[in-house]
Amino acid sequence: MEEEKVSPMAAMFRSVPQIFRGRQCAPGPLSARMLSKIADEKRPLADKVAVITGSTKGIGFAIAQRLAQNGAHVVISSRKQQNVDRAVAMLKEEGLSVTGTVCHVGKAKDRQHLVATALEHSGGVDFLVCVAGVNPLVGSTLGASEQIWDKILDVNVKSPALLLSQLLPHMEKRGGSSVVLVSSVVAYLPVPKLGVYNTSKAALLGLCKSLAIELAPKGIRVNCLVPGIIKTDFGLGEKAVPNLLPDLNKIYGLQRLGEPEDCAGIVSFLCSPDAKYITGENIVVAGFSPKL
Ligand SMILES: NC(=O)C1=CN([C@@H]2O[C@H](COP(=O)(O)OP(=O)(O)OC[C@H]3O[C@@H](n4cnc5c(N)ncnc54)[C@H](OP(=O)(O)O)[C@@H]3O)[C@@H](O)[C@H]2O)C=CC1
Ligand SMILES: O=C1Nc2ccccc2C1=O
Repeated sequence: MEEEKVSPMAAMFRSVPQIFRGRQCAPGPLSARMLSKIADEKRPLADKVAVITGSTKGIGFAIAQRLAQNGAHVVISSRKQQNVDRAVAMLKEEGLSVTGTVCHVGKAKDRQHLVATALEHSGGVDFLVCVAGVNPLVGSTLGASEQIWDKILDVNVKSPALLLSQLLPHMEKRGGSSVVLVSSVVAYLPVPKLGVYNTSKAALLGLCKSLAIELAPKGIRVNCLVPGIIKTDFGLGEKAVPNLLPDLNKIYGLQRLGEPEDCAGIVSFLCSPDAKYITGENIVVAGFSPKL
């Protein structure tokens, strides 16, 4: 039998999955422009750069992984070099584009270093996702020392604003920039003995709204992820809410705890062009709704 002769363009067309072929108006090979449009749709964050704090494990790592899978170059960070090295290696093993650096978000020098690293390696920044958060106290709100108040508010509330103020001139230049803060359902349903943490997470809802109106004229969107109980070291740790609360998800919700990956898609969406008319929103990912 004679061997079928196939032009390079036809071969390329055959390699495009059926689902995409249906998009053509008329039969025939896909143009290079159409192929690149399809690639863009599959990788909506292509050519973008994302800086993500607290991203070497848990929710932050899942977000970094998803943003990178969707085409972004990600700059991951956390306090410990060994955690940064491990997370960078895991993402590189997947063939993803990643840089890592140490950044304790409560330290001004570390924040400066994170900004410098991102600019040096990536030439600019499009997205900032502020995941790092701490809760060093289970106990009375009014019994909390000033040191505890300072630590929780510094890391959870002040650091996203201070980091963003340093990145702002660079994000402004890019167009289509997006910021995502990370609060908690405890902002809506305060948990006993976590008063200072509850307060810090409620403050983030307000920070999101204030930054959204301040930055809207510059074309920068600001939204906030509000997770429920997510299976991470922090979420299931001894200072976590499941130990302190009846399981709200069992009573009201989808009958399971969340996985870090449950938080990733919404952040990728909020950074993507599909969300270009969404700003100032606090979006709950909890398997139930804590709001009226
Ligand atoms: N898990 C849950 O159920 C919920 C979590 N949240 C919020 O989600 C966020 C992430 O939590 P989760 O993924 O569960 O936590 P994990 O403990 O799984 O991960 C925390 C990450 O943050 C880093 N980190 C901790 N402190 C700092 C800091 N000061 N500066 C920079 N990086 C830091 C850690 O690395 P390293 O140790 O190297 O610094 C690690 O990479 C927090 O803001 C938390 O409040 C909100 C609601 C529910
Ligand atoms: O750290 C947290 N652990 C949690 C568990 C359940 C709901 C919220 C949270 C937190 O914010």
